[in-house]
Amino acid sequence: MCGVTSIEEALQAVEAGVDALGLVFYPPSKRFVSVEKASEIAFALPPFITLVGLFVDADEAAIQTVLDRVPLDLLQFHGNETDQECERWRRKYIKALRVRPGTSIEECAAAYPGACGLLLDSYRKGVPGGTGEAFDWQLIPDNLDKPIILAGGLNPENVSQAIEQVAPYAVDVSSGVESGVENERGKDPEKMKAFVEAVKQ
Ligand SMILES: O=C(O)c1ccccc1N[C@@H]1O[C@H](COP(=O)(O)O)[C@@H](O)[C@H]1O
Repeated sequence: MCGVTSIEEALQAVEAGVDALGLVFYPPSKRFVSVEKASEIAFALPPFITLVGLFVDADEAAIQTVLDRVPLDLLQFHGNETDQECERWRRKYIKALRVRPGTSIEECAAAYPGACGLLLDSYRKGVPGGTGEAFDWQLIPDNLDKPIILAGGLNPENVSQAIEQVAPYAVDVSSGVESGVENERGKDPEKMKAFVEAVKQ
């Protein structure tokens, strides 16, 4: 579950049964967390919850500051970073590939030999992610040699069908477990529970 912005949301997600939590270090996102807030959230978590840090074409100094202060288990690169740029941190990383008709997922995947998994998300021009939009899952080839994390527009209603159709290693959600309007939008405990239940079923 990606984009928690407070200890309260993080613990509600843990209570719902997530395996991993994502912190967004992309300043334009409404889910952006400061290094201080991220550190507070990280140290409030119980053991065995994988903590993921999401970056979008971040500069090296910004990534280094986060790594110095926040105990991340996994890095998620969601921009145009190269494999070399993702690998330089000597941490396990997953690479987001944004899919649209005509995308060769195999070719994009081949450019990231160092990734421990590939996160497949929807493409929307000018927006790197967190769009709440699904893509055509039929575009996903069944011969990819890395674990696939399916993302993009998942919610408690469609995630069962997504799992049945794609059989991914994991699913990732942000918008689909939120409620509220504009500035007051945030993670909804009931939607988080419904999502995890649907996944487990
Ligand atoms: O969540 C964000 O704000 C975000 C910002 C920039 C890049 C990625 C972001 N989130 C990731 O986007 C996908 C899909 O999210 P959604 O469920 O469709 O809202 C997911 O991997 C998030 O981790």
